[in-house]
Amino acid sequence: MTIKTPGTPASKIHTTPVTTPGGHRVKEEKIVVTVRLRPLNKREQASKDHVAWDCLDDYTIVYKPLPHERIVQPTSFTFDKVFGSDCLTEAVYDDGVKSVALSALMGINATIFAYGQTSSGKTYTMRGITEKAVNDIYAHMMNTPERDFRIKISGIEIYNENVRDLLNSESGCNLKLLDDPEKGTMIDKLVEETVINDHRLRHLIGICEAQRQVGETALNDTSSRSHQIIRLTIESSPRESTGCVKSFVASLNFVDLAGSERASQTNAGARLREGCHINLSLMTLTTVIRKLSVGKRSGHVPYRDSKLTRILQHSLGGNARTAIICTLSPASSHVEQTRNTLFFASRAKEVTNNAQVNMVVSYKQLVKHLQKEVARLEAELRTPDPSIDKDLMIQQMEVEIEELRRQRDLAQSQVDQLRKKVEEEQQSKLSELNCPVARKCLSFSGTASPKLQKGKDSGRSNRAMNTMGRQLSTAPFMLIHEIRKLENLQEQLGDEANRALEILQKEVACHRLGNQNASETIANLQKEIKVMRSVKPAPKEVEVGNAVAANKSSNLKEEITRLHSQGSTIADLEEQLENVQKSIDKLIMSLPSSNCQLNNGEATPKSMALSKKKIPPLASSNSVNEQNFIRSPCTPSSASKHGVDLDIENRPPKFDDHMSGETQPKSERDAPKSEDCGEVSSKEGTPYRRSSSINMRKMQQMFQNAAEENVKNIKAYVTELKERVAKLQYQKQLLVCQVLELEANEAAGHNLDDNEYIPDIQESPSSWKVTFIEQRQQIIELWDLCHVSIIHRTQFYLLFKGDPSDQIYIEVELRRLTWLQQHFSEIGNASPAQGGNEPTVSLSSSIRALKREREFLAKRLMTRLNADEREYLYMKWDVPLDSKQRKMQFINKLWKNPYDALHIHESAEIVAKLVGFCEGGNMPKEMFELNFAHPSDKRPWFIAWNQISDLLHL
Ligand SMILES: Nc1ncnc2c1ncn2[C@@H]1O[C@H](COP(=O)(O)OP(=O)(O)OP(=O)(O)O)[C@@H](O)[C@H]1O
Repeated sequence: MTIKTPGTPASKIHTTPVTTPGGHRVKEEKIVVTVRLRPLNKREQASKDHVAWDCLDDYTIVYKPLPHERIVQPTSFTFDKVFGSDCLTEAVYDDGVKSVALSALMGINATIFAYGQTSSGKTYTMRGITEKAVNDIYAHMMNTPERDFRIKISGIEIYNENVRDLLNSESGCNLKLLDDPEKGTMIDKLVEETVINDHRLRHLIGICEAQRQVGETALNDTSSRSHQIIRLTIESSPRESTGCVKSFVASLNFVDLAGSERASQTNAGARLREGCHINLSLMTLTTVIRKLSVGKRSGHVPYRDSKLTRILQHSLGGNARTAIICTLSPASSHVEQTRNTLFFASRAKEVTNNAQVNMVVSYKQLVKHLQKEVARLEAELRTPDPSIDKDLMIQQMEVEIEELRRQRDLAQSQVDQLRKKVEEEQQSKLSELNCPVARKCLSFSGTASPKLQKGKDSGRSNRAMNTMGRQLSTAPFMLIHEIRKLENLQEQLGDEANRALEILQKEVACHRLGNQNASETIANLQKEIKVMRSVKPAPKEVEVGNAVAANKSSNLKEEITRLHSQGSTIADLEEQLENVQKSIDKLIMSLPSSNCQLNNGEATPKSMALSKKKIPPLASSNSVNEQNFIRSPCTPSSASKHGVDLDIENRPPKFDDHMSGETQPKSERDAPKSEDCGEVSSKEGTPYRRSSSINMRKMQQMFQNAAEENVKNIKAYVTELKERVAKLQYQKQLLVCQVLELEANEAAGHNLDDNEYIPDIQESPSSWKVTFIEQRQQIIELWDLCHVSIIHRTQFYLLFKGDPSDQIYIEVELRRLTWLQQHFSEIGNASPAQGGNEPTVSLSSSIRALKREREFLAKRLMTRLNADEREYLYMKWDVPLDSKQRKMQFINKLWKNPYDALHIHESAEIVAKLVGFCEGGNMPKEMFELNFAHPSDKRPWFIAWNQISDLLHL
């Protein structure tokens, strides 16, 4: 990250890394400010004006006073770049704003402003800049065939504080501004047209310019009397084959402001009125810039005082890279205006933005990806393999069918028994409590839960069933396949972690760099890893698609029961990795700094013994994977070992106490002779000797550095493993959703065994919207009833806003909550039995978790909001400013009234800000599953999910 200091030459701007695709990082960066001086125009020449400003060098502009003129004002100004009157727009683009404009291609919002008095050349400059940026954008798209780009354009004009759509003159001339928690300020009914090529884009930009309000002023015959914003939204995603689900989305604004002249310089009448409005919004812009230039904590920033600053809020101190081109008239008659522009520019230099890569790795995309995978597998299943003997296959299938029949009959009789039992229980409970009995919705019986059964005829349930049917017509074998994939991943993680640990142990054991504690730590680590590896291996034959198809529904129960019998393996794995990481931290602490075993450069007996083993320094393994994170300072050849095949990788290390130099790989035998390691004798059977204490010291230092480095690398590696385990955990949850849906289908009597196809009844967009609003309200009410994490509520609320593809998530959330509510009413308010093996979730445990979460959020109030913001919120939410525990009082008011939409919306916005979903007011759609890690690491929602899946016997 580079923070540019005021006046950083623009040449340096290019060296700033534009973005880091693959990482969601916030970059602090000052606004890039450049200045452009135009030549004297005809009017100025005619009135014999003289040039009052001179460009001293590429970064400095100076005032040229008249002879005998007394100057009290500053005469010299420095900027990122200064362009003289002979500079072409091309240079202004290339050296001034290009890097900012092209950030949008990498998912970083970008804005380019032109600011200056009337007739100073704003429109002239912005036209050229926009044209060149469009050229570069399309060139980039052509040169990046591995990504799919989508460009949308909208044109906005702010004229007399009214917002108008330049691409849709019918939408009226005073569009409303709306606050969207995700995207910031939105313009109601603004047309956003997707462009198919650069010609179309240029055409639409032309329309915007033609639509703009232009009038004649005293200084400019065709003066732009409004602010114009041309906004390109650029989305890009990897093409199909990469299997990656990350997309970027960013907006690029080209802003041509109205002139910053004084009212007296414009004509009277309409022009004067325009001037007042223009000045009002530019004054707010100046105030915002002034406030931001003294630091973001300088109190309230009046973005909302004008439509211009409201619309461009992100570009001013928020999530965007911003460049301002200040255009100047060189004429002496405009010295005062020019100086004002330069003061504005100097202020703007001090404003810091926090641009970040807006990466979309969404739940939806992931699901789509999985669905595609399923479709592919399905297709594979349908295409018979000609190499398999058909008769043999038929025979096998007949045997399997017979077996399936047997299992079905057995299952049927169990189901009947179970149903009978449940009905009896229901009867007795009903008579006892006189209240509806909630059944766990994931028993494997054939009956629907009472609530579901009751609502079966209603429109909502039908829709839910249809949706589920659509999603799950292939569910059983798909689930088995997914379970297998999870298990394999889990096993792989265990293996890799184990290998990492082995190396770590060797490092310490071989070089005696660890002390007693370190070896104990290592021993513990290994124990933990062994536990991690004790995952029951998946029967390999299930990988074969046909067999899966044949066994599908009967085996699913077994699979799920087995998955359950592994219990919380993934959660365990995660916890184990947590322990491993803690141990490694401990180990790093225990790494010797001065207590190296080879004291004072003298070889101790231990070190001599070590040398006798002829183990090449720190090259403790010949594993390909291990070499990715283990570096040896003395074996330069290690890098070339990456080509070693996997066979070799899995072999145990060959060195032992009696290993002769002959049996060692040549590169390793030679390694100690390398210059860096000092001269060491390699006579066979003779311990290595130090030839000079200086060399030995050097070597010790090197060993120690490398060992530390290696341990740190392993730590990083374990961190990565943890991330992968988190993803695995997510996939398990996804599976839980799918099982829930499958259950619902079974309960509703959909016979998936017969591959019954449920017609794809697509709701019309408007009816889906109505359903969405209804269902979301139900969800909000259920959240409240079940005391669900407000962080989860916020995230869900902000992510799923009624897009047709949100349907499945809404259904699943509703179903999950319905179950939770039933479960709570079933177990009542009683605390779950402690000490038993059954993990349970109760109303009281949820309330406790929510309380903890509110306490956590109250603490966040101090770090996420400044004093002014807190005060503002306390006042707004009726929390006395001098009351005790006002933070907690305030937090306790959030998400309290499920029936008040505004309250819900504002609560979500505040929680989002506190947990950092919306830096700078913009919440990029991120991977939902990666976000539900609770910031305080308590993860109530996550835990609730685990508990639910455990309760459901998954
Ligand atoms: N760098 C330049 N080189 C040559 N001519 C220029 C330059 N900049 C501006 N001009 C000319 O000056 C005139 C005024 O420029 P322009 O309309 O871009 O000013 P403006 O700042 O947008 O004014 P307004 O705020 O009134 O819209 C135009 O005729 C334009 O061609």
